[in-house]
Amino acid sequence: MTYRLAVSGLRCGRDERALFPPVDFVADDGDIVRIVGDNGAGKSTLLRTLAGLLSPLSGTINWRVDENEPAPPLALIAHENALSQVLSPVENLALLLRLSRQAGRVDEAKIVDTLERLGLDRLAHQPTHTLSAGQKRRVTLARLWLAAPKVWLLDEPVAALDKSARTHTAERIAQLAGAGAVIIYTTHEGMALCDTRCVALD
Ligand SMILES: Nc1ncnc2c1ncn2[C@@H]1O[C@H](COP(=O)(O)OP(=O)(O)OP(=O)(O)O)[C@@H](O)[C@H]1O
Repeated sequence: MTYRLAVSGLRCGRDERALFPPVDFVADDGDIVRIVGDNGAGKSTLLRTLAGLLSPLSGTINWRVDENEPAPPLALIAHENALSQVLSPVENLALLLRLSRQAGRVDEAKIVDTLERLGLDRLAHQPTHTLSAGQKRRVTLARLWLAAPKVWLLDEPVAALDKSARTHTAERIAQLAGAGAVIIYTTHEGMALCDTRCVALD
């Protein structure tokens, strides 16, 4: 199945105030779209609008999938880690996967394996408040290895990560796109992943 997101004349804002001039772009299966802009430019607001959490001020967001499916399954990984501080990384991920309709059966052994691969084996069962900021971000990004939505909306995915975790995450994002996912991510830095398209909000 092929996907195409077509964004046309899209203005996003808060309290009816537009944050950036109208944007137009398309994203197809396998595309990695970088949304770039300074702090406060509206990158997170645009991602939340694409996720359907906020209404656009004007313009259109159209997903073309097939006649029976108006929009593909998508996942938003927000800038703030949505983790309970009292639950462990394993418990947090199991809960997040259970809440997502795409997850199917939650395989705890797979969660533990993924956390080990991300260098978090010793911390997998500790309360999350005992982890550093970068370790918490790794837990959040473990979803990239555990869930399978067709569209990923990633807000500053590699912020707070060290060089090896950035490389590991960038490789995974490229792998997901290679398997046909659509990746849309934000950054305020010059750093790019293997982008195929770029949308500048400045
Ligand atoms: N929940 C909210 N209610 C009202 N205004 C908000 C809210 N969240 C963000 N804003 C405002 O919208 C503007 C854009 O914020 P947004 O978080 O989209 O920017 P950003 O480009 O993602 O910034 P950053 O790089 O700092 O994360 C800012 O001026 C901010 O104050």
